Amino acid sequence: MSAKTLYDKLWDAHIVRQEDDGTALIYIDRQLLHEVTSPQAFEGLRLAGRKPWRIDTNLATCDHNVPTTELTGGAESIVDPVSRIQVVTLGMNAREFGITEFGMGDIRQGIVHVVGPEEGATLPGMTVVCGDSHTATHGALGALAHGIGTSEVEHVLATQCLIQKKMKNMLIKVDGKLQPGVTPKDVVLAIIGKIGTAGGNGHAMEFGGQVFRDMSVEGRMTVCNMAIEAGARVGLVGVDEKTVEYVQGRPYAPKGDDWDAAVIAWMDLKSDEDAVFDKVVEIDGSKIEPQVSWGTSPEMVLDVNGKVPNPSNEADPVKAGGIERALKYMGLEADMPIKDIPVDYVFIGSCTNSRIEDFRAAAAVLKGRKISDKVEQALVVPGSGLVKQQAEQEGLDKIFIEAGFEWRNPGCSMCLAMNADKLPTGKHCASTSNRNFEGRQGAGGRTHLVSPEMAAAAAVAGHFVDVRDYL
Ligand SMILES: CC(C)[C@H](C(=O)O)[C@@H](O)C(=O)O
Ligand code: SF4
Repeated sequence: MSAKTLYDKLWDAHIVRQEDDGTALIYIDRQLLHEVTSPQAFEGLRLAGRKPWRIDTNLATCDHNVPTTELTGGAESIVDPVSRIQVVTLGMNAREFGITEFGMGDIRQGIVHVVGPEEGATLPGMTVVCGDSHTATHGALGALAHGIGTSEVEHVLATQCLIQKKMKNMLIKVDGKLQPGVTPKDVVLAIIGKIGTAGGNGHAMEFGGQVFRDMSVEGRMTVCNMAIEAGARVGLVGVDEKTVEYVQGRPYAPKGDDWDAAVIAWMDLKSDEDAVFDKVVEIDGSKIEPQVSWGTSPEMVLDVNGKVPNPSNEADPVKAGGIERALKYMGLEADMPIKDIPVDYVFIGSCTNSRIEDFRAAAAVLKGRKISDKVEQALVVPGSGLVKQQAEQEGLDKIFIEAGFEWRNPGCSMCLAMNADKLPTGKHCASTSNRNFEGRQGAGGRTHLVSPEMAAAAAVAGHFVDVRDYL
């Protein structure tokens, strides 16, 4: 038997049928649903008179359109009509088709990519899909997980299968030991800075090496979450004891004898020693510095102690033009130190960085400190009601509030401007989210992607700083 990568193993285990041209039908174990990409899928089922093939493999939660401030009247009282219709419709569809939904007010409600692993709904070895590009997150558990389009959401609902072509195998190997203050977010930003947003195109991207072995499962989620920003639809980390420990006891995880059998099967979910990858990128983890994105693409990222690029130093005219445009949109001068960029807004949240470890890390920086007068608004938005509850039990909410942050309810919030939380035109935001495209957090808003620790330190200083000076 020839050596296999983790991706090969997951793929082979789910093939229902494969055509000679490589087109394959693969079986889907879990579909996660949210309000933005599911309405037409349910409508399609309804029009065709179909029912979901295996109802209990689906799990729904609302996240993109939910308000993050207290709302007593539930979904029906959401002010924005589009958001209201989306959230209300998800609830109606879930009820009609018998699918479990964590609606507003349910403690389990939250960002779909936080909720799936938290509930044990995402398990090692599964195929996981969702009408959302950041489904790559779930690969942190050794699951084959990727985003799909709305017509595919309908297809999976109806048939439990998906038509796919196999991707190539890519390995990102980061060895060494991270410096204190350097986080999983910095690792993934540094990877994207190196390979670019097209670096992983057409590949399933496995993260291997000492850095990921040492990393917590939540940290691995942060990394896999941004595989899509590196061009790969799939991010993966092999299963180890940490994965098993993370999953154990979660509501949807197997129990009793099933658990024991599952653990034995899961321990094989790693790439074989001699597995061959189509592409390998090696990075020295000990050299990674805290990162800040300066431009309008996640690959426009630099060490915090760096200087904003100068288009005149770029030989390639296309790249120089790109830098120039980004500088203009971001309101930055060429060659200015990253640390001189002002911070007007701070957003700690999103499916990249809204888990309990993220909040503990940010709170550790903020404890006993206050945010700068220059910061107009600072938000902390938990990834789920359960994260919120846990953080409150640990007293983290008080640390944030005392520092001057607003402590919100779970949702996608200011990660993207699909709800009431928006970044105003021209304002710079230190954001723990994953995308810094033009207008992403609000029309004309200027996003800088950072780790939770770096966001917290920037909030205190009123401009970007090296978090290592704040530890
Ligand atoms: C709205 C949704 C389809 C979208 C995605 O696919 O990722 C969103 O979650 C995002 O982060 O841009
Ligand atoms: S938090 Fe942001 S990136 Fe994640 S699913 Fe929501 S909108 Fe997409």
